[in-house]
Amino acid sequence: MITVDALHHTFSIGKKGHEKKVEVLKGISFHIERGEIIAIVGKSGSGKSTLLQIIAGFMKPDSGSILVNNTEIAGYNEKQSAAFRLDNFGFIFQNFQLLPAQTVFENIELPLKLKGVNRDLRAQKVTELLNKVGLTEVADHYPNELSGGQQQRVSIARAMITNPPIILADEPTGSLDSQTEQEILALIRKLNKEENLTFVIITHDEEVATISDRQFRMTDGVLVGGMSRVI
Ligand SMILES: Nc1ncnc2c1ncn2[C@@H]1O[C@H](COP(=O)(O)OP(=O)(O)OP(=O)(O)O)[C@@H](O)[C@H]1O
Repeated sequence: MITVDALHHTFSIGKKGHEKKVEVLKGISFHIERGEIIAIVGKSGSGKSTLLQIIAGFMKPDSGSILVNNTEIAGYNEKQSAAFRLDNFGFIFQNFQLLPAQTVFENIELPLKLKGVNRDLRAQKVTELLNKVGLTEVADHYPNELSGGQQQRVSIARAMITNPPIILADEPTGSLDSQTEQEILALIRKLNKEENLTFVIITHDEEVATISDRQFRMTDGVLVGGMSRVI
């Protein structure tokens, strides 16, 4: 499903003429199968977000290959990346990133609007997903009327609404208390099983890693591991 090979990335930091080069990704390679939950665990500053941004096409790597469903995407321009993203990736963020002036229903519906899907089909899909994530009762509420766990459920539904095969999650439980964290992790596991959805989760939280099929460890721009979960 995703094969990353020899990915390198260096940032220039500081004032022009006095820049410092920081190599953030030092030759990252890994393979992910469809339907896996992968946790990329590492300390703050280890390069996890950079890796996720590059996989998603928000940033270009200096070198290396990213194959998603046998399509090489590392060299895509912005327009190509955006189109590829819409069809292939859903996103979940630590701070949910919901639109405050839109209801739960409208937040989940938005990616379908961007794709030009008609109103009836949108309503049908949103209703189905509200049910899947357990939010039917709050469809007409606004994000600030919901708990953190409910808001994250909205963002999970929004991520899935266009049926992307892969969900990229950046610290999905980072803003939640430990009980809500367990509920969200259980939901991720359930959706992974029911839909054969692939999840790539970056986190510094070892708890998140417990629901993953395999864990990679990011240390100073180097990725190690890929070990299976011990059951
Ligand atoms: N746009 C940028 N320009 C310059 N340096 C950057 C940029 N983005 C990240 N960095 C640097 O790259 C390194 C890795 O950052 P990155 O955000 O990928 O790590 P991380 O593991 O995701 O950390 P966190 O969990 O805190 O988000 C850090 O030293 C950071 O300062």
